[in-house]
Amino acid sequence: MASTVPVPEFPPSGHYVAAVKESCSALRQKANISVKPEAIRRLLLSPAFLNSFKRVSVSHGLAFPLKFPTLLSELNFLSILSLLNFASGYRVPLHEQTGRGAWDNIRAFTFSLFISSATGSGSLLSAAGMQTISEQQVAEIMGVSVHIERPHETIPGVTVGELSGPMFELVRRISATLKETGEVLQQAGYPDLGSFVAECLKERSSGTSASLDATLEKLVRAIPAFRDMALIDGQAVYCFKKALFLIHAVTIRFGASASPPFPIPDTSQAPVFTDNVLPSLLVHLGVLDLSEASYTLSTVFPDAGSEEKLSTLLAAPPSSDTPAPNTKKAPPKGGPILTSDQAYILRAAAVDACELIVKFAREVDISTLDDDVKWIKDITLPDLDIWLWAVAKDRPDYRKLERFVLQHTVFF
Ligand SMILES: Nc1nc2c(c(CN[C@H]3C=C[C@H](O)[C@@H]3O)cn2[C@@H]2O[C@H](COP(=O)(O)O)[C@@H](O)[C@H]2O)c(=O)[nH]1
Repeated sequence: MASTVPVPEFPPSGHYVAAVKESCSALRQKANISVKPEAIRRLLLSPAFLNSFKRVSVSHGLAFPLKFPTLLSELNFLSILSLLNFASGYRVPLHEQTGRGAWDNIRAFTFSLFISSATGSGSLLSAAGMQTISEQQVAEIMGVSVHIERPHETIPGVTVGELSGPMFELVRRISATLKETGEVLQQAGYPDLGSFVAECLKERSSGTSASLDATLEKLVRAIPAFRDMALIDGQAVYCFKKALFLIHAVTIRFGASASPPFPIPDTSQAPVFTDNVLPSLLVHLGVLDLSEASYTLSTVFPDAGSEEKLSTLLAAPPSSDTPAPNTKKAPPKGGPILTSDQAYILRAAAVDACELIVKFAREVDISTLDDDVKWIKDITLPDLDIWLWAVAKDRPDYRKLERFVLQHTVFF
């Protein structure tokens, strides 16, 4: 169950990364979303950025407190986690029912699959096991209610429970994604997703090093839930967020070792893993300017971007620089609900804005910078991704910023 939006052809072989960057840039410009150099400079030289980047951009959280029997089993776990790294559109109902957001729920769910596989008979994380996970099982493991109470049509005073509502829709998508991916893997003769990813990492488009492009291509072509691409008024856009996230997760988790167990692609120039958080934050931080945007995007974040708002958000955090305590919070407020086209346009704009931010940082005349901030010229795209994503949870005032909402997708 991937998506019902019109889809373009795959990019030409060997040009997957370039297709993401070029298509996202073209779509941002077509939608008249501007990214001004002054806005980039203002962010990069702000206390909000300079005081938190080094701490926050390394908080990747991808070493898990689980005992994996083999490195391949850990790769499989990471791959399934990345495959299921969606549900952002269900953040508010998830918070209401479980007290945590999309990522934390998906992580807990994948943990449970791993743990019950370790103690039970068959592995739910195998290609065969993935196909057996029912909607009911997903709901039970996640601890969400998939029933909606409504009054009986004819008998007054009687309510009936029926399977519907956002949580039902989400568990259906999770179960369908597992089933569909398990089927594809089994047909192709792979015992699990990790084994397939290990094969993809061996793809080399040229030279001897593992290739980001070839790995991405293989993942996207084989697995429908990685085909994060669309046609917007006939113009192709490629985002491939979950596949790129997966490849970067592999480099974070296994790349530091002197002799890594798998070929490790260089992800330092990988496009960012664009979801709802990145574009929303970039609008709030004044980098994405929607004031002249088409597709009725100029009104979706009416409160963002004023000088007054920016001066607080770009300053150091209000009270102290300590991270927000991880206590149970009130559910977040739902952000603007977008159409699929609008969401693709904003996600594309975030990909391009991050390219422009890193380019600006590279080209900045460092003689104009103080010694203690010269490091900004070395920031990478994935580090910028993690900073944006994690800082959105790090500061109490950023937690309150609205993120746009798109349901009915398995891509982010
Ligand atoms: N661009 C980008 N998007 C990311 C992640 C992650 C996972 N981050 C952890 C893993 C490694 C990182 O370093 C972080 O420690 C989740 N998401 C997306 O956010 C969405 C919202 O979730 P929430 O706010 O919880 O409801 C979720 O559906 C998913 O699409 C990321 O890193 N980058």
